[in-house]
Amino acid sequence: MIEFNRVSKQYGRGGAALSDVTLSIAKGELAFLSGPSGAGKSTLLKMIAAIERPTSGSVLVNGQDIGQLPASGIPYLRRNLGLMFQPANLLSDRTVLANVMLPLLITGAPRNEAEKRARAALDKVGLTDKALSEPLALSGGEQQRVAIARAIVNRPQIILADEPTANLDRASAGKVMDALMAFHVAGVTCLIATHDEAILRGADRIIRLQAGRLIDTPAAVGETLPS
Ligand SMILES: Nc1ncnc2c1ncn2[C@@H]1O[C@H](COP(=O)(O)OP(=O)(O)OP(=O)(O)O)[C@@H](O)[C@H]1O
Repeated sequence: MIEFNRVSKQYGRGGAALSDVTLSIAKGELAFLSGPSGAGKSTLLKMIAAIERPTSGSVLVNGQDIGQLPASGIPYLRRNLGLMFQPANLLSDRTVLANVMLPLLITGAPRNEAEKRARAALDKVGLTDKALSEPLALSGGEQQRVAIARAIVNRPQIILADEPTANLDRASAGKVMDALMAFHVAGVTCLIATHDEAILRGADRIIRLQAGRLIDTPAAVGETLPS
């Protein structure tokens, strides 16, 4: 579903943010991306969403080479992706419900349909009773869950989350991860970048990056993944 073939990325004249990264993530898989600050985690996620393009190598999503995608194909690609980047960038002058409806309205969904689906998405992340609140009235963990609802409201095949539990206490981080796990269990492919050792401890698959390079893991060298 997601394939990196010998991908390198250089920003301007700086060093390589990613060097010769080859990996694949299967449909429905839950994979974590870990590594110290500056290791290239965000860069890797951004390439899947065509926010950044590889300097060399190829990134394939559902068999399509993202580096070759014309600008006109990007909205179609992103419709299949649920993106959670830091900061959550919720619009503070709109209600939680309006924030979650936005991706649907942008893609032309009728208002009543958008509201119905946004309410269902808020329900899934346990925020039914916060629909009419303003985002700043919510805790950090609740805001992150609004960002999850907004990311999944288009029913994407893939969720990309960059540090979804950053700056959260354990209980809030647990709720954010439970919400993401529920989508994984429902068959959504999830790739989650995190420093959070408590989350990584129970993970089936961890893709480790250091200074832009993969540190070999069983999945990275092509061995069978634990189920
Ligand atoms: N837009 C950019 N322009 C120039 N250099 C960049 C840009 N974005 C990232 N970099 C550099 O690329 C390298 C990898 O950055 P990246 O943000 O991917 O790392 P990260 O692992 O996500 O770090 P963190 O955990 O701190 O978010 C870093 O050296 C960073 O300074």
